[in-house]
Amino acid sequence: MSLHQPRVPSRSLRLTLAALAVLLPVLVGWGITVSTTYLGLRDGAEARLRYAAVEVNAIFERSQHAARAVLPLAGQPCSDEVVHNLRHQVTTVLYVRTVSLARGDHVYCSSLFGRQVSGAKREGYADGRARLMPGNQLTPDIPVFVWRESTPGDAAVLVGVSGGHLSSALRHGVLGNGVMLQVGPNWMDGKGRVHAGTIPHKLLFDMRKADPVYPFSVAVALDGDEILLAAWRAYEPMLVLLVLVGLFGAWGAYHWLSQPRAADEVIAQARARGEFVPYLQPLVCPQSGRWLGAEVLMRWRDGDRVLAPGAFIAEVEQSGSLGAITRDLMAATTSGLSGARLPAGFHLAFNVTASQLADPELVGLCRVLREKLGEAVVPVLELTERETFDLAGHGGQLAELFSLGVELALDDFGTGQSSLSYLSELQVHTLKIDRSFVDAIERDSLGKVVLDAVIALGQSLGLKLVAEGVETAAQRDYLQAAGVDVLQGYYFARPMPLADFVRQLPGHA
Ligand SMILES: Nc1nc2c(ncn2[C@@H]2O[C@@H]3COP(=O)(O)O[C@H]4[C@@H](O)[C@H](n5cnc6c(=O)[nH]c(N)nc65)O[C@@H]4COP(=O)(O)O[C@H]3[C@H]2O)c(=O)[nH]1
Repeated sequence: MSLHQPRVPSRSLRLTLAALAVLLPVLVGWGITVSTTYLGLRDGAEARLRYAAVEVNAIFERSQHAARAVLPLAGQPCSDEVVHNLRHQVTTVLYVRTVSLARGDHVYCSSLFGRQVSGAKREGYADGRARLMPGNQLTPDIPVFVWRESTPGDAAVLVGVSGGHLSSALRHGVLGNGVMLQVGPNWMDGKGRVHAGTIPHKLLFDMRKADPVYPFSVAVALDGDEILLAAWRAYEPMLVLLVLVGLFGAWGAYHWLSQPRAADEVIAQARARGEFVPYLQPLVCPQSGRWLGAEVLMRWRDGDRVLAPGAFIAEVEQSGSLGAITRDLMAATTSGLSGARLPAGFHLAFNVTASQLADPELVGLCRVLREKLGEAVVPVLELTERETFDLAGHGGQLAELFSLGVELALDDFGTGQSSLSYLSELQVHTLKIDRSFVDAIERDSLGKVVLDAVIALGQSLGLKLVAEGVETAAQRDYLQAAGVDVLQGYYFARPMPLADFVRQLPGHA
């Protein structure tokens, strides 16, 4: 709680917030990159799956086409003409590498070797027609795709396609294993390697598409780390820029947080939190020591810390909130004292500036005060002399206040320039003798001469005299002997919280 403290008082909190300002763009940038990478991969994968499905479908279709073209030859002896027909398919149909005729589990005629018998098992074909193998006798290391078209008997045509055609359909532009192809019990990854089993499922990203005509499906499946790796590659070039932006933001944030907040803002917040509270200082009878009333003094309380007006009243006035805070104090004091038994003629004094006398709400507050605290209480408005004010035009408001029994006191009398003019213009009841004159009593200075003159002036005008700042018994004795009506000062009691005042009042009434 101070008008000049930084927006965020704690240095470690300011540093933490500045560090967050560095981290924020870095984290936000990373989050955006990961999500855009994920979405990009998903869109890309969809397109790649469609592309691969069309390409693989075309390979299956061509293979089937070539096989059907020579199906009538299946079961026929492997004549030169038959071999010629088989070779014709190889040379004219795209993708086709070999065409062979089989009987049972054996090939007996092929476009490559003519008449030659070799094994050709019938198992492992998806739907009895399509088979993906890691290699064959001819090219053990190169995957082969075989299409089998059977006759009603046990003869068949086998069309072989190099796995390279399939893998080039799969590998375009997709991460990890690329697009994968499942045919029967085997699958091929985007790099063209054939594996036994089914394409492994992945949790984060798993898209599959089965062909409606041919027995195969294509899939894209990625792990989280594969996605993060792709995101990191896209993010790396941005990182330096984001760190620089973050450092700049952190520097700006630290400076901004270190700046003092605007006084208006601090005061408005403190008021909203009810931090401006009334403290009461007793007004004491010099002869009996009884409490005849109290002056209400503003305090700014935040937890255990309590500030006196000297530290903030000028800023409060400048901020334009003084009127509102004075009203808050009047309302709080009225309700705080409403349960207390106040002695008859109890003077309750509030500090107001001359311009506040024109505040139309003042009349209402004084009325409530009289209603709640009873007719025995005399509201007093102490005019402080921080400003000069033209009271002309506010006679009606003053008359209303006087009709409610409100009295006016001139505060710090003798120190300002306007006291004497107020004295002539206003219907003043009380002069409050400034502390500096009371201080002069024991020093026999010029101040003491002024004190005597002020007392004489007040008495000759028939005004009540209150001396403030009484700190010693000698001051009390002097003022009492001089005929001052009321005394106020640390000698009797310091300003205290309202509740303490209410507690102590019965002992001094
Ligand atoms: N050294 C010493 N001081 C004593 C003694 N007895 C009382 N005082 C102090 O003298 C001041 C008396 O109030 P003031 O002259 O109206 O002077 C007040 C008044 O002009 C102004 N103020 C206080 N509350 C309000 C308020 O609610 N509204 C307005 N407009 N001004 C206020 O702030 C001034 C200072 O208030 P505080 O700091 O509370 O200071 C108070 C009080 O604590 C004493 O024996 N020795």
